[in-house]
Amino acid sequence: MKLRLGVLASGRGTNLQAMIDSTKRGDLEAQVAVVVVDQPEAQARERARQAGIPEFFVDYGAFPDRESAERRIISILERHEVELVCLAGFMRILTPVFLNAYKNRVMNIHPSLLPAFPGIGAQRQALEHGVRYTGCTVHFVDQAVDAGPIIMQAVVPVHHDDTVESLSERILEQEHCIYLEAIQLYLEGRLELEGRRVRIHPEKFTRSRRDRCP
Ligand SMILES: Nc1nc2c(c(=O)[nH]1)N[C@@H](CN(C=O)c1ccc(C(=O)N[C@@H](CCC(=O)O)C(=O)O)cc1)CN2
Ligand SMILES: NCC(=O)N[C@@H]1O[C@H](COP(=O)([O-])[O-])[C@@H](O)[C@H]1O
Repeated sequence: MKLRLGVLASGRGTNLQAMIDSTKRGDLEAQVAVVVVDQPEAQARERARQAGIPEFFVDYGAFPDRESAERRIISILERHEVELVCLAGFMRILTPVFLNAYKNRVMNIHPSLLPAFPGIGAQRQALEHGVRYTGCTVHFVDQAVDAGPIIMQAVVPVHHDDTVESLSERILEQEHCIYLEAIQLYLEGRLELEGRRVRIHPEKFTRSRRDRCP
């Protein structure tokens, strides 16, 4: 059975779309089982609907606290037998309630070369700091925000005339690639956590499958 992904999003959902497209092509040997958003107007909802994937809006404001909202999300993920949770622009900090339910089974994509520029607005932080290169990071999620074990990273050049928008778009192209690569490595059982380092085991046999990240 294909690895069942649960995707949490808050916005446009282009990383979700990359997962949907790749799983439908058969490149990524997984399936997006369910999508959960915390924003009613998140475009990720429409992307899920168009792909025939169940999607749910969880209104954090309707719950007395963060943990209660997370229990609702967990119940949805369990009902859809999710095996790996992928945060894709999900703009909520997860508590131990959620992380204990999916220990070492939550990944996140962040638009910087962590540990540089954590938190929200990483692209703007990079521009304002004047770095020549930034990039993106896929990491396992733990209680510390944007500090979990790093799985993959990609470097992206910063152009002198970049805006937040132009840089974000260039980073997104790499995000879409390395996130799929990281999920594929996970489902092949090739990721091994060694303390806070992630060891990537070589392929047992080479398969001419999908394009690798450039
Ligand atoms: N426990 C963790 N939760 C999350 C992580 C993580 O590493 N550990 N990664 C983030 C993603 N993220 C940056 O990549 C991030 C998202 C949101 C925030 C934040 O401050 N959110 C506010 C609410 C913002 C809003 O209401 O729109 C909050 O949750 O109070 C920081 C970093 C996902 N979660
Ligand atoms: N701190 C978390 C964060 O900034 N995440 C970023 O939100 C965007 C979501 O795009 P998408 O909705 O098109 O996938 C992505 O660039 C992702 O790296």
